[in-house]
Amino acid sequence: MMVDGPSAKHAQRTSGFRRVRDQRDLRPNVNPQPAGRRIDSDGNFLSPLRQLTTNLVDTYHICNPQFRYESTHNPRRVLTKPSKPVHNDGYDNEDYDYILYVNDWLGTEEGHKYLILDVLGQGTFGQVVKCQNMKTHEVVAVKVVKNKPAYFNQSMMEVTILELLNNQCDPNDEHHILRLHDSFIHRNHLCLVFELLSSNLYELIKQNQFQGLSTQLVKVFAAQLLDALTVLKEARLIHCDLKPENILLKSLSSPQIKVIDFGSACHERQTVYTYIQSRFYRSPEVLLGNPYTAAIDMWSLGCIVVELFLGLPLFPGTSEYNQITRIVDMLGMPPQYMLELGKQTNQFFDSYADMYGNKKYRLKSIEQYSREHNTQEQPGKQYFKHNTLPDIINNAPIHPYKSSSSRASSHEVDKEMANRASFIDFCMGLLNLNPLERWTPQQARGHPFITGEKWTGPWKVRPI
Ligand SMILES: Nc1ncnc2c1ncn2[C@@H]1O[C@H](COP(=O)(O)OP(=O)(O)OP(=O)(O)O)[C@@H](O)[C@H]1O
Repeated sequence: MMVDGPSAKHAQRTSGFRRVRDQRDLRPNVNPQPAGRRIDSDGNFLSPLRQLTTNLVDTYHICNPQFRYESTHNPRRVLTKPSKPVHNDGYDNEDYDYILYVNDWLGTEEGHKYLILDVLGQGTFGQVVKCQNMKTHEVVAVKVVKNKPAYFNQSMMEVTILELLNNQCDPNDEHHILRLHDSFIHRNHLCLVFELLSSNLYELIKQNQFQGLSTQLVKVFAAQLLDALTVLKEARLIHCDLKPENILLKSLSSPQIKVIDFGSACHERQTVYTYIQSRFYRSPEVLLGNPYTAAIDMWSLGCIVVELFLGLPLFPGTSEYNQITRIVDMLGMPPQYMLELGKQTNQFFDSYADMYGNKKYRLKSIEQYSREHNTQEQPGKQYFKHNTLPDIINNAPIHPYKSSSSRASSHEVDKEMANRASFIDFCMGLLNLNPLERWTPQQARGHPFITGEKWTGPWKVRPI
């Protein structure tokens, strides 16, 4: 059998591969060698695994002696879409996003250079990428803001607010607020360097096949969110965009969370924007065009905790009209003062005089609203069989969290229903249409659902 003779070696060296000549080559041998195995110039058999991984450059060289490897010739994997250069000397795409490549750098100054590793997320303000600080080796998340003045200025506000929250309100990092490590400008893009976090709560709900989380886990998340919102309220800051996508797990191994995205946040004295909050989580006062306070975040929190429990958004409005309709259908009309004060009230409501001559409001019909606004409003999908919040929560399937059987025991069912009674009362306090009566974070933290005390009936806030 021709295996290691000099002529065979020569053939192998020039072709790079040991050829199987004929059937005889495959016969067992006193010194068996696997068919098709390659050898190096000294006649040693090469491990295919090593050759295709750590020794890949050698392998290419054996195949083609002219092959030369230089890292500068590596194709750069682009992370930004679209990737065609348009603005900023070719560094930005048509959306004014910086075109990011794996293994490129952000920042130039010693100690502030970040190697780009992967993409983490995309938002209105720009892209968020996983990077490594080459001095400290710390892996971080960097938000690369779009190269447009409006995004730049608003993101500078995010820096100011996070610096205030991190340094003055939560210096020991105890209140579930994202940490900002660094910020700098890279080729006209503001870059915000954050601690690296894990999945967001929408991804968690999705991973759970939209079946909802246990009351216990919802309580753990709600308590942390109330803690963060207490700090914000004390600083008179409003987040303005609280939603499951902006709440991130610190890691996949524990239910610790952090609130992120302070890009829409503002001070209670500077509530200049009226088009705020993501629609599903938008409060009645914002929909109606009323003045607003930190209470809008508590409304969003109410929507979020119900969504965490049910696995589906409570008010998945397809338009502003559909959003307010869903809220009114479930919770009733907002108080008269809000309707009278609202700059948007007459978009959605008609006023009329009742039999005593008092001014009253009613929601416009879908046909009337569509006609007046030249839209084709649709009623929107109904996700739940029941119409009231207590019915929806009480009729959600009970998952046997603790027992190993596929059905919950009667003891488990009783315990779960007691938890749900407390949870419903908690949610109703957050989803109060009247922001003046809606619980503050400090008040809500005293609710039995959070404290773990036994719930004995509708909870009354303690005067503060
Ligand atoms: N610190 C972080 N660690 C890991 N992932 C992050 C981090 N910050 C942001 N992300 C990811 O990037 C996404 C976008 O981030 P962020 O919400 O801050 O951007 P944005 O442009 O302000 O978005 P939006 O459109 O909601 O205003 C998040 O939903 C999250 O998935």
